[in-house]
Amino acid sequence: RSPPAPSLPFPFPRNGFVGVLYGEFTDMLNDRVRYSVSLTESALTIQRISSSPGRTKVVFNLTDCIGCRAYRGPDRADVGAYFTAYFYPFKRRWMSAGVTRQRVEQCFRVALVQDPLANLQEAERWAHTAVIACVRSLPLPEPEVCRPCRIMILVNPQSGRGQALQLFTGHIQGMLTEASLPYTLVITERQNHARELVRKADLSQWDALVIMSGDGLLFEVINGLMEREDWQEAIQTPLGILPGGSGNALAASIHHYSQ
Ligand SMILES: Nc1ncnc2c1ncn2[C@@H]1O[C@H](COP(=O)(O)OP(=O)(O)OP(=O)(O)O)[C@@H](O)[C@H]1O
Repeated sequence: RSPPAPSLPFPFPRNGFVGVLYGEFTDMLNDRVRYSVSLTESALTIQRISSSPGRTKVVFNLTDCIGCRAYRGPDRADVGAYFTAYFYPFKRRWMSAGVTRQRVEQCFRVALVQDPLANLQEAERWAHTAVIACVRSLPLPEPEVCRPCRIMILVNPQSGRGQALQLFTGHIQGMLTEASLPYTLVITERQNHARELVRKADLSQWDALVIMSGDGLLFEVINGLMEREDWQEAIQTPLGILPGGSGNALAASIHHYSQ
């Protein structure tokens, strides 16, 4: 089971005013380092407030942002609250010509007043506005309202060198939490487990099925969907594949053609 549902304003309108926010916050670890932060409908711009000249401005594209959150720190005596945004922009790999998405976490301490609740509300205002702006910045059809996607994730623990589950907990789980995406994890127990499950599943419960495996488990899921009486509708269910097998031929092909 996934972590508790996020405290974000779901469902929220995709249309309507999002606005622009501007604020001055401090570094989460060092109160003497201050930043001016601005949020528009397409970017989060962070500028270090400093008397010395230099390249201190960073612009993050909201299409690279997977989630935001607001929270109080662990120290109850601390009146400040925190606003964190998680980005995965393309960056050059170390000692390599290629680029890859790499995780960047931006965290700010919000301590505008001495009232912890007011600071938390301000941090939440930033997190909520940023999430709405992120969703609206994606090239997706415009539904009336948007809610978190409900995902079933099927992992074959035997895939590849038997490391698919470790890959899931080490790489994917954290990203799902950052993106506040509720999911149900199914660890397949045997051959045809996924096929039978998908054949009988109530698909209205799921917005997407994600398979973390090699090609074999995806093949099973597609067969399960095609064996249903409502196969014409069932096969429209969005499918995702995360490479967890040995060959991962399909995942590699999709990745190649999506570049
Ligand atoms: N718990 C399990 N134990 C044994 N076999 C399983 C289990 N769960 C699923 N399977 C079967 O394992 C088969 C192979 O899995 P999968 O394709 O994911 O990995 P792979 O063969 O290592 O990867 P690739 O296809 O990339 O070479 C699937 O067809 C599925 O039927």
